[in-house]
Amino acid sequence: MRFTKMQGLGNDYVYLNCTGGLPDNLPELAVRLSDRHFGVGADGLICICPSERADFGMRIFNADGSEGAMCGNGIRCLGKYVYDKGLTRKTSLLTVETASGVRYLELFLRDGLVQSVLVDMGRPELSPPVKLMAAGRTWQAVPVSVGNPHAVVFCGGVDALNLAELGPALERHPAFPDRVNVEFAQSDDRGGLKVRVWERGSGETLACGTGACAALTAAARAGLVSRHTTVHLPGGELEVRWAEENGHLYMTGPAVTVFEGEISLENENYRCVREKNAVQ
Ligand SMILES: N[C@H](CCC[C@H](N)C(=O)O)C(=O)O
Repeated sequence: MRFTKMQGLGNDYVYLNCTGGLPDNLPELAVRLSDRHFGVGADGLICICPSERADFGMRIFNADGSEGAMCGNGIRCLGKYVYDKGLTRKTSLLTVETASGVRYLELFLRDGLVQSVLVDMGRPELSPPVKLMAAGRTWQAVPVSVGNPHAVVFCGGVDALNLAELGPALERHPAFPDRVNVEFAQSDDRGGLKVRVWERGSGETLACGTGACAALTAAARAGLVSRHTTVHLPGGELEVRWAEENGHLYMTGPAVTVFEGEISLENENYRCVREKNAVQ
């Protein structure tokens, strides 16, 4: 199976061109391809699909096989994929249908290849703050939907947090029946926003596009930052603007092709090793 490996700020996905049809059992395929020992290695799988409502469709699966409704870093790379591979000649108002609606992309080129992408992420939905017990203490979180669910926690010393313990406890908190992506955010002394993300279905990632948008929304609503702010993630920076005029979020950031590859899928030994480990 041929694939393309791409990343946005280190949030990396395996891309399959499915404009001619989708493979069977996408959740299992996502697990196999995402495995960093037995597969390609990625935060998940993204399929480029045909669409009747837009120029292309996008389906995104996390590393555990669960399907996401939207992916900010992933959709920027999809824009790069379809332009660089000649599947479109559009560089503005490129439309992509996702499970959370149609998104609009602007592609920015250098030397004929896409370098960065602006995405209209639509309108966020904020809910009142909730108090969550996790890892022996109470956390206040702001639920924000950007097409997918997020819980934004503001706290100091974000770098020192033990996300391996905190992340799963909040991701799977009973307050979120479909699980949730969790952002730990603090405003920095330059008016920016520093964010670490524990992603639903993938664990801590170097960046999360929808997470950066959710964190900006909650921080701007709380008056911590302006509505047009640089979000600093471990993998790099995203520019996010929550527009006054129409309430939409606009996210701008890089998109990178890492390598093209081909994987043989007949190798089943990974399954028994994983199942054996799971059993132990
Ligand atoms: N884990 C997310 C999907 C990937 C989102 C993230 N990679 C981004 O860049 O927005 C979810 O289950 O909703």
